[in-house]
Amino acid sequence: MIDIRGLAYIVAEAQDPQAWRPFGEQVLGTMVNDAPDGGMYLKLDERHFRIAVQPGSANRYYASGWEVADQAAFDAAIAALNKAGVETIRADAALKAARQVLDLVSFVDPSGNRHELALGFKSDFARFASPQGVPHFVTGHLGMGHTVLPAANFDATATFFRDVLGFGVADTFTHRFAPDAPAQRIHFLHCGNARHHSLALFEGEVPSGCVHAMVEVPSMDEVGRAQDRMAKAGVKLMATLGRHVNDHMMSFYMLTPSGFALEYGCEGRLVDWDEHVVFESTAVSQWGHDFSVGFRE
Ligand SMILES: Cc1ccc(O)c(O)c1CC[C@@H]1C(=O)CC[C@]2(C)C(=O)CC[C@@H]12
Ligand SMILES: [Fe+2]
Repeated sequence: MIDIRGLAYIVAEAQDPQAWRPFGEQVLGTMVNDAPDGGMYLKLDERHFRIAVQPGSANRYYASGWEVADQAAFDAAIAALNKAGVETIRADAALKAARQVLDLVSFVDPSGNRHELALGFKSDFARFASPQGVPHFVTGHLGMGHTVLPAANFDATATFFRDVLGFGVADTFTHRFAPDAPAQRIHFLHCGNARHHSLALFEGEVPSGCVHAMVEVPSMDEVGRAQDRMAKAGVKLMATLGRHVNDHMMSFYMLTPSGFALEYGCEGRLVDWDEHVVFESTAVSQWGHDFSVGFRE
């Protein structure tokens, strides 16, 4: 059985990686350090980074990094991918150094999203000390948060994550941009931790390469303070504060310098998968989460 423990990190690409420094330090409240590849590391915990920003020709989402427990799990995942006919590319020394890992392979899912499977995160255990006083980000065994990826080739992509990589469906939602617009499915997928979803797949194309990624803080007040910092920095709000029905996250969404949205939330639900029953929600939120603000101006 394939055992992916969690979302280890995300990688953004930016024409000007330095644009992420004020976004990280002044808005998110992360530490920000220079990376060896000319990019930036946003440090959220004892690891070198949970968000890496690399220089590139476009502002976009680049990759999702997944972690496994050990060498055996790493080898088993690669074998499962290859058996399913998915090519895995072994990282060179420069990529391993950039991601601060002992070993790494990359692969592409059936909708064209890039993924990295990593083993052995380097950590100097330097203490997390937020420049904005954020006590900590909710990471550890829950992973860095979640990412929602475009999956135009929806059925093949959902099957791939379930059958090849061992993700499970937590619940589903069917989105319509307008009452007469075509239905777009969203599947919320969990892996080897109690976070409600580490990955969600959205049936559609997204130019930035990501619907949104999510980071979690320990309290409502930290979410409120981040919202104040976002407004002060002139960062664009993509969805108003709200509480999701499925993962219980209370959050707002803002635009990153790489052109995709970042959800900043708290109180995400922890699920006991032995007791869970799959459901389809017909609402996005208990209250709030007006996504229309993201389409304005
Ligand atoms: C529906 C939902 C549940 C839990 C989450 O953590 C979460 O981010 C969402 C929202 C997913 C999705 C989105 O991010 C982009 C805009 C979407 C498609 C909507 O307009 C409704 C659902 C939204
Ligand atoms: Fe989300």
